[in-house]
Amino acid sequence: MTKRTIVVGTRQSQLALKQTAQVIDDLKELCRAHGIPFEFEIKKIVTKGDRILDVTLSKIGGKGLFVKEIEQAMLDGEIDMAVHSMKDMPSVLPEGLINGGVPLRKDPRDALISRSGLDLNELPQGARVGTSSLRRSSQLLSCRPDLVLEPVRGNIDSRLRKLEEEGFDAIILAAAGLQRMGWEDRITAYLSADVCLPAVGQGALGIECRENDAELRELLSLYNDPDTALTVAAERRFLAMLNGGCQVPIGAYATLERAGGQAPEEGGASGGEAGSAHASRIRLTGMVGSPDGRVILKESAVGKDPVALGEQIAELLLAQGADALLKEAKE
Ligand SMILES: NCc1[nH]cc(CCC(=O)O)c1CC(=O)O
Repeated sequence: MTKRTIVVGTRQSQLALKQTAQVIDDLKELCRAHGIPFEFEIKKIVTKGDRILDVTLSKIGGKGLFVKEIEQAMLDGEIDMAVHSMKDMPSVLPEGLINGGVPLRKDPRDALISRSGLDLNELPQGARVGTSSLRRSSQLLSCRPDLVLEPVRGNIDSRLRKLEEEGFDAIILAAAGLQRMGWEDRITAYLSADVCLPAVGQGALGIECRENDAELRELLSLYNDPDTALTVAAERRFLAMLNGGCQVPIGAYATLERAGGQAPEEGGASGGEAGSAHASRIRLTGMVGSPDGRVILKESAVGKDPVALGEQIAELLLAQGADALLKEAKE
């Protein structure tokens, strides 16, 4: 490979900067180990989503607002790659860009940050909980219908501030974001996937680059974690099947189940398939709910092909009434 400076575009939020710095550290390490002569440089980009955080994002174009400017800069050659939270990555990338690698997933769970250190089931009757996520409020209301859910926007640092300033009893944030910031000591309880199924891709990162950047893609493929890529692919196929761009509580979480508990290498490797995914089956759980938490549809199944499995769970839920929930949300 040629000596080259890889320009990494990033949003200016503390979490984006932290994630980008961590990925660059990992990539530098890989470059050293494989004798790849790349250097890295960070370029900060202000996105529309960062400028108008106080507006309901769904009304003005959704999560895509955080990535559009970054993608344009990549297409224009101003930057070479960008690190995204998988859960903020659109299901269809613009022509010419691809997800070049998905590093090892971190904690996928949601976390409760309560002012008094109480767990979810200990919060007082009618406690005020801050979250703008329909998925979180639907599932919380399903087990605690008395809670009062109120929107709280902004980056995780400003949401933590609002816990005090706006007098919430608790807020909910992704554990991964807090852990990446080194703020896991703020977490008072972890919500298991049974209580609150995570957002599609939560805890995972994706690295966007130009499709024709063969050198960089070679490095990113070394960084890719095949197990994470496989499970996240199942979750994302599920979401793509259900998501007509509408606002509905949707969650999904996939894990790998090792066949017979064997180490992947012992699973009768025929040399065809990549990595440890060979002997594994994927378990995918998906949910669709009503915003008030009165309806929670949930299905789980096991399969080998992430795309087929994502479609299977989506179809099971659609047959149970998810189509009506999706339609209501559009009206
Ligand atoms: N919705 C914003 C967002 N996008 C990614 C994370 C961090 C967690 C992750 O990387 O999955 C967060 C914060 C949160 O939901 O608490």
